[in-house]
Amino acid sequence: MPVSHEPDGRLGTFVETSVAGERVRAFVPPPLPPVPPVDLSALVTRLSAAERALGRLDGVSVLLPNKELFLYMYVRKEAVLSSQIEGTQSTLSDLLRFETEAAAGAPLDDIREVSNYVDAMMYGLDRMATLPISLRLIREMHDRLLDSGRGATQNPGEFRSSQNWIGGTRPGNAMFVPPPPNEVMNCLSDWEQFLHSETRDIPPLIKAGLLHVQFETIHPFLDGNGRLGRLLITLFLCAEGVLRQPLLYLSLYLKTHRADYYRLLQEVRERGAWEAWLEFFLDGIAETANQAFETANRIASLLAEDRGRIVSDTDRTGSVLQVHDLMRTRPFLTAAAAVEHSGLTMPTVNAALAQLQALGLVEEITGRKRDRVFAYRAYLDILSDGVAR
Ligand SMILES: Nc1ncnc2c1ncn2[C@@H]1O[C@H](COP(=O)(O)OP(=O)(O)OP(=O)(O)O)[C@@H](O)[C@H]1O
Repeated sequence: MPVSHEPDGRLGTFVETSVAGERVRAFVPPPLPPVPPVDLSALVTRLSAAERALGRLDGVSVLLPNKELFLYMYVRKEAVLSSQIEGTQSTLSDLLRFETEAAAGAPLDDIREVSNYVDAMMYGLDRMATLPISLRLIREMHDRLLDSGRGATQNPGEFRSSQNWIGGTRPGNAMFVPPPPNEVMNCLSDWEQFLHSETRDIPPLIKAGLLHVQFETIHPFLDGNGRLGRLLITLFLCAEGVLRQPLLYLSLYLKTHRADYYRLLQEVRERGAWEAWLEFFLDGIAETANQAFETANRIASLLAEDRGRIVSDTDRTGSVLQVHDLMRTRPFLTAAAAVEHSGLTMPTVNAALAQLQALGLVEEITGRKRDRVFAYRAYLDILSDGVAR
């Protein structure tokens, strides 16, 4: 029988269960919203800072000359950062080179994992047009996330039917034991009900923070709970209309402050410290949105400046601009790919790449005579800010 942990209802209950031959106490969280409700008064200043930063970011995203481009790069950056939280080695450059089929150096499984994250995110964003965020959508996204690479054997797309644990070398010394399998669906139904409930008194940013901590506590999958949970934050903010474009790299903040991230999740369970978690979460949103705003501006200026130089300093400007445009979504480019995607001939592409090289805008990175790969370095540098290159 579940034992009540604390009388105030902000804390969950423990259930004795056995896993891998050991007795453990699995934790069942209280349904959301916590009772009594979170004290929002202490969060007002942080909440408005986060809202302001998001508003600014959303404003710039609307003004960006090429929103698709920014979205394309955003999703990739977030994918790399989120995957790096647990030590996946691949970098943004590895992913981009992998996608342009330009011989990547990192372990293939790692790149696949990041590439799956991109697929899951794009799938979720598209699917949201017809299917609201729901347990079904979450399973579909999970299926893509664990399609191959780390976790591919861990039941992609299926909620778990066995006990898992977090931290420690075995269940007996785990840092945290999530709900037993027979409680998972109950917890998830509560979670989904809260997700869809009209909660006018709970601002969407607070709701996103509550949903995230609760999702991680339920830990409904055998693997990929962190990545999927982080994906859902952005998706939820888009669904709520807080963001028009999913341009928030929250994983950078969570990666930089990983120890605090885990500790605060844990303290919600152990002490009902919901407010401390929400403070951390809101600070992360503000900081990340401010950074994304700066990045958007830096990218817009760089692209405009480089276009200006191409227009004033090159012959056959039209084809050089075309190749430059291509490099906005393919900062690693081969001549063959440029031909394929621009419709220009090979001699024209080679001439354009030579002019871009002469201007110092791109550099050839293989040193080879054939199958050369060109990198748009200044652009990659801005994109890679905060991500291992
Ligand atoms: N003490 C903790 N209590 C609750 N949740 C935690 C705790 N420590 C970590 N987590 C959450 O669990 C996630 C890890 O779970 P899991 O291994 O299933 O996810 P993953 O996506 O495969 O890995 P990762 O998030 O580390 O990349 C962390 O990212 C974090 O969100």
